[in-house]
Amino acid sequence: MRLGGRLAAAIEVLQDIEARRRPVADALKDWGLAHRFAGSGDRGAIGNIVYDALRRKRSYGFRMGGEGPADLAFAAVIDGLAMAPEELRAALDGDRFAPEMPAAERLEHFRAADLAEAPDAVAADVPDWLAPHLEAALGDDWIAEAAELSSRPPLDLRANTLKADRDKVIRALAPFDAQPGKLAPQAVRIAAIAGAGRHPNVQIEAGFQKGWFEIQDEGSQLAALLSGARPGEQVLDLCAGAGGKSLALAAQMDNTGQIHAADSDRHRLAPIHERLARAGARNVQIHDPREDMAGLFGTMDLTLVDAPCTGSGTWRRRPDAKWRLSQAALDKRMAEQDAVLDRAARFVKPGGRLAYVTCSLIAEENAGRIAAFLDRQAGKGFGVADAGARWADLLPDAAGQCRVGELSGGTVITMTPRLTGTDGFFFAMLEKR
Ligand SMILES: C[S@@+](CC[C@H](N)C(=O)[O-])C[C@H]1O[C@@H](n2cnc3c(N)ncnc32)[C@H](O)[C@@H]1O
Repeated sequence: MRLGGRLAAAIEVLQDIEARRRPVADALKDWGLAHRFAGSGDRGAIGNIVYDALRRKRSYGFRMGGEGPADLAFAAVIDGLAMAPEELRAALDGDRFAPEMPAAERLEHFRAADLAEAPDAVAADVPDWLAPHLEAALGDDWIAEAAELSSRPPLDLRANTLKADRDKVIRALAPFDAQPGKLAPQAVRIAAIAGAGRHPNVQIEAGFQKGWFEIQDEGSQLAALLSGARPGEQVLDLCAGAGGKSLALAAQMDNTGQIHAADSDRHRLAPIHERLARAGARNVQIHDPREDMAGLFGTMDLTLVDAPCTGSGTWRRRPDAKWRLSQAALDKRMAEQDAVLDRAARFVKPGGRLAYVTCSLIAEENAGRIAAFLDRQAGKGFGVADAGARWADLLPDAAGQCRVGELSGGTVITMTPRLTGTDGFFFAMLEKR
């Protein structure tokens, strides 16, 4: 396909997402199934236009003077492919599949518009109602922080030390220019997509099949590291989902001690069986959601709550979620977070730890939930540990690469794409004293 056909396809997919409010991945997949002539390069290029358009929907709309699918798709091509309008015109010339070019004055407006003159939420590329929530969490820099959530993300992997080491993984993925991550000790990074390219499908690599690495954002790896799971400990991963954190903890604990992996949703938990086997993780016991786990109350050295959340820290990867999020959905997530924290508290032994993690940057889901938990649990001995000091101990060269906030006599950590170079994550450690 030529650029014109790809642009027309991206507009079609954006129309579909808008009309049916469906996830971007589903809309792209359906388009691919209905247009089998499109090769993987075409599908990748169309995906880039669609994702970029959704990431920067408001700022592109402001600069283009309209937020329609064609406006956004053209903006994404001019910006993402760094194409001057004349170049674009030449590329589309004579292509019968190409959509009509926007008028010259609109393209000039796109080039000249100054986002400093746009309303804050537009410059930050977020819905209006979320602006105060992000400002509360991210302070004076919140617009720059939020804008970075609209950039293209890298592909992060974690070398699985139960089967390989980081150098071996990097050598195996040399054709994709894999590099060591900057912070997490086992992180391997493949840079963000440039132009019309696409990330490799690393899951078909022999190294993946052999369990040498997992796909995991470096921020998620850092959260597992900060939890401080040690060899020989009893650990409960209460929101294990497909097992990303359990797998990292199993390697961190060198397959010793015991990890109990649980989740309230059987479907989400299902892939963990195959992933554990591939990774060679032998210290993980999976608990069915129907199981009565009362026998574990008061016995855990570490209980990890990788909480259900809005996922606002992952908007680089799922930009459509940013526009679908509502106050009602945020309220629902907060109620779930309260419930899961209260349940988690029951498993922590005296002297044990409760680690709380979200991939959200919304203050109410993070420090807000910890403060509410401490109110509800008053008198039961929980206190906030100094996560900032923990970060400094583990990552002495990375001072200032996360946001450290004070909370109830301890500190909590926020990672962001702009500061940490990862997805957005929140981390707090509670100790049962
Ligand atoms: C952020 S995801 C977990 C991701 C996973 N830990 C990983 O690293 O791949 C949150 C999970 O919490 C689960 N969940 C929601 N409410 C829960 C509850 N009350 N108890 C246990 N799990 C819950 C959801 O089913 C979901 O799988």
